[in-house]
Amino acid sequence: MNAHVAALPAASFEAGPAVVVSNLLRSYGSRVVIEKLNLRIERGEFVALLGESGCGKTTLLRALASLDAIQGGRIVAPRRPAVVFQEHRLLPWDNLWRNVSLGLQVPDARERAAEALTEVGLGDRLDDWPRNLSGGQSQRVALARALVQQPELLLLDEPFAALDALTRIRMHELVRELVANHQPGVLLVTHDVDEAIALADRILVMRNGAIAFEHRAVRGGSATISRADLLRELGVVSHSPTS
Ligand SMILES: Nc1ncnc2c1ncn2[C@@H]1O[C@H](COP(=O)(O)OP(=O)(O)OP(=O)(O)O)[C@@H](O)[C@H]1O
Repeated sequence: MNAHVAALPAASFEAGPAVVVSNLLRSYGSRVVIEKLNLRIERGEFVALLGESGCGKTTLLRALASLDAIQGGRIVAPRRPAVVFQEHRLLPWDNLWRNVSLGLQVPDARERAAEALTEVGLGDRLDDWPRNLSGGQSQRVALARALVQQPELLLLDEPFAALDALTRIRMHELVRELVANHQPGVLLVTHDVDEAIALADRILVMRNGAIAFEHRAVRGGSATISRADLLRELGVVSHSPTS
């Protein structure tokens, strides 16, 4: 990895990798978007991915989710990752528990959906409909739908970007709790440096098709990089005395 690595001790994750990406190549026709990208995310590790608009963050996430083919390299994940997108993508004609259990081929699907919905604070809305939910509640259901699959890798593509500030903070608390309980590896694509600093064990910045910067925080604590330093990595010079 051509990364600039902060001189902090690496967090220790003992459960093994949630995904290992080697030498990834992803192009659209002749246009190369990702080249020679290497990445390993451990189970229980929370990784935030930042980078300028158009640098390839969603392209990487879609490749990890096997939503798109890759043109070179390898992606090795023990199980199929679960994905939460910016928009909830709930099916309007199915009630909440059916949305959450979609694709679960088990006899106790309703019970499992109920458990997941309870975890996200919606255990009393099993038979309700997506149209009756607020934006934040819809994203809670999307999280429940991801968790019910018991993923080892959870891919989050700007899942809180469309929420108001207060709801976003509540969602941060919820996600932190869910990740602590279930221990998936997480890759969070975000434009929000504060969100990355608040949530991630490791912050990556993508540039020129690969990971160009890496910062490791002490596990369980907040990242020790300043907002201004991170913004600088993103090519933004901040003049605010508080940042
Ligand atoms: N289906 C596609 N066909 C052709 N080019 C594409 C396609 N999807 C994405 N691209 C191009 O690939 C590049 C990376 O796009 P991507 O959506 O991954 O960026 P991003 O970092 O997620 O951007 P943003 O932060 O704005 O969401 C962009 O130049 C985009 O135009």
